[in-house]
Amino acid sequence: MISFCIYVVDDEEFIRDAVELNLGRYAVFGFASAEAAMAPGPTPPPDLVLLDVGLPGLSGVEALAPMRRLWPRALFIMITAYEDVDTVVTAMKGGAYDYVVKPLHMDSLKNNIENALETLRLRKEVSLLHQRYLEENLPLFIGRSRAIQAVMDFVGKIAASPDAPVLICGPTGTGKELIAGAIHYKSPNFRGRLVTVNCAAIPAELIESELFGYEPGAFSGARAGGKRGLIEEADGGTLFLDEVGDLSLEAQAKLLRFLDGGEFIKVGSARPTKVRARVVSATNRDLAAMIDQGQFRRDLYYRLAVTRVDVPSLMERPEDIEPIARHFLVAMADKYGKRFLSISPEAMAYLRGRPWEGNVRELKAVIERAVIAGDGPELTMESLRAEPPAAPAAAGQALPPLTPAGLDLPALLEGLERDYLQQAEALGGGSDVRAAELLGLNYHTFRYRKKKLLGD
Ligand SMILES: Nc1ncnc2c1ncn2[C@@H]1O[C@H](COP(=O)(O)OP(=O)(O)OP(=O)(O)O)[C@@H](O)[C@H]1O
Repeated sequence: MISFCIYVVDDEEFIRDAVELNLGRYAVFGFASAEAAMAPGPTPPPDLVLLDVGLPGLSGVEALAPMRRLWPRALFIMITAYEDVDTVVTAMKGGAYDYVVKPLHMDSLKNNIENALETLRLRKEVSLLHQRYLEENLPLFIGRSRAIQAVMDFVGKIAASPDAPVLICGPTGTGKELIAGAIHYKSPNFRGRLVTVNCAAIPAELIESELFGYEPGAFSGARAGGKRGLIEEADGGTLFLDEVGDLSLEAQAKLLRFLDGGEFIKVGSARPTKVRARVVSATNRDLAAMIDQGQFRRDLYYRLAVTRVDVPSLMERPEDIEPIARHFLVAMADKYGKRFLSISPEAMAYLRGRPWEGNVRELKAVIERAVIAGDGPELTMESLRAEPPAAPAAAGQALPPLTPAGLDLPALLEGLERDYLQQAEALGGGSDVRAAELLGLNYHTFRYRKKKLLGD
C-alpha cells in the first residue's frame, strides 16, 4: 500500500485538528501559514496540500506557484471561505487540482481528498509501469567511450522534455535508430507510439498522404474510408523521421508547416488536424552542405535541430569495439543456440584493426557470421575468415504457374524479395552498401526493405 503525506495549510486551528483527526491513516501535518509550510524542516515533502485561500501573509493563491515549484509532484486542493468564482478560476488555472468551500463538511472533504489520492496512486502506478516497461523495451546501447557516455547522458536529459525536437546525425550503422528508441522509451511519450518513417523509402508523390493521411474520396484511387497519416499515428508519442535528408523540398515545406504549429491539413480536408508528438529525426548526410546547395531548407533544419546529437563513427571510438563485439557474441550465441564464451586475442586484434565502414551494423554482421561458422567456445580467426553462409536458393526455384485456383501474388513477390535480400546480404559480406549495389537498389531503399522483410 502506498502511504501519503498531507499538509493542511490553514490559519484556523480547529480545521487543522479536524483534518488530522479524520485522516489518521495518513501522515498529516498542519501549518498556520504558507511561509511556515515552505520553511525547511523535518517534515517529508507533501503528496497532497489542502491550501486555504485566505491565509495571513502570502495568500493561498499567491503561494500556489512557489509551492508547486517546491513540490512539483504534489496535488493542491484549495479551501475558500465562499465560492468566489474569480479566485477559484485563478487557482485552477494556476494548477490547483480541486477546491472546497467553507464551512467544511468532513464527509465531502474526505471524498475530495480520496479522489486526489486516487489520482496520485494512478500516477505512481503509471510511473512504476514505465519503469518496468523501460526494463523490457529500452534498447541496450553498448559503449564505454566518452563520446557514447555523453550521448547517453544527453538522451537522459532530453527525455525529460517530451516536446523538444531532436536531430541525430552520424554515419550509417552507428545506432541512430537505437538512440531514437531510447529517447522515446525514456520520455513520458512512451505512452504513445514510436512511429518510424523512412523518408528515403517513400516515393516523393506518396509522402504527403503517408505523413498526413487523407479524407475519404480525396483523390481517385484513395481508400474509401480515408487514411490516418503516420503523424497522426504518433499522437502523444514520437515521430521518428529516419533519413530525413532524403525528403523532397516539397515534403520539407509541408513538414515545416506541421512543426511550426503542430497542425496539418489532410489531403482533401479543409480543417486542420492537431497532433502533439515529439519529432526525432536522423540522417547520415551532411545537412549543412545540402543547405548550401539548396537541397535542404535552412528553416526546417533549425526546427528539427532544436537539440542535436552527433554519433561518432566506430573508428573514432575504437575502445567501444571490444564491448560491442562481446555483446554481440553473447546475443548471437543465444540466437543460434551455440556456446561461445570468449574472443581469442588474435581475433580481437583483427576486429580492432578493421576500418568498419559499416560501423556497428557491420561489426554485428561479422560476429553473427563467425558464430554461425564456428563451434565455440572461443571465437577464432578461423571462424572470422569463414565464407559467408550460402543464401537459400529459393529464388532460383521455379515459380508456381497461375491456375484457376489463383495465387497470392503479394506473398509470392515478398518471398522472392526476401530471398534476394538474403542472398545480397551474404554476398555483400556485411556491407549494406555492396548488397544494395548487387540488387541495383538505392542504399536507403535497400535498408528500408531489409528492415521490413528481414528485421534489421
Ligand atoms: N552502441 C550500440 N550497442 C548495441 N547495438 C548497437 C549499437 N549501435 C548500433 N547497434 C546495432 O547496430 C545496428 C545498426 O544500428 P541502427 O540501425 O540504429 O543504425 P543507424 O545509425 O540508424 O543506421 P542507418 O543510418 O543506416 O539507418 C542495429 O542492429 C543496432 O541494434
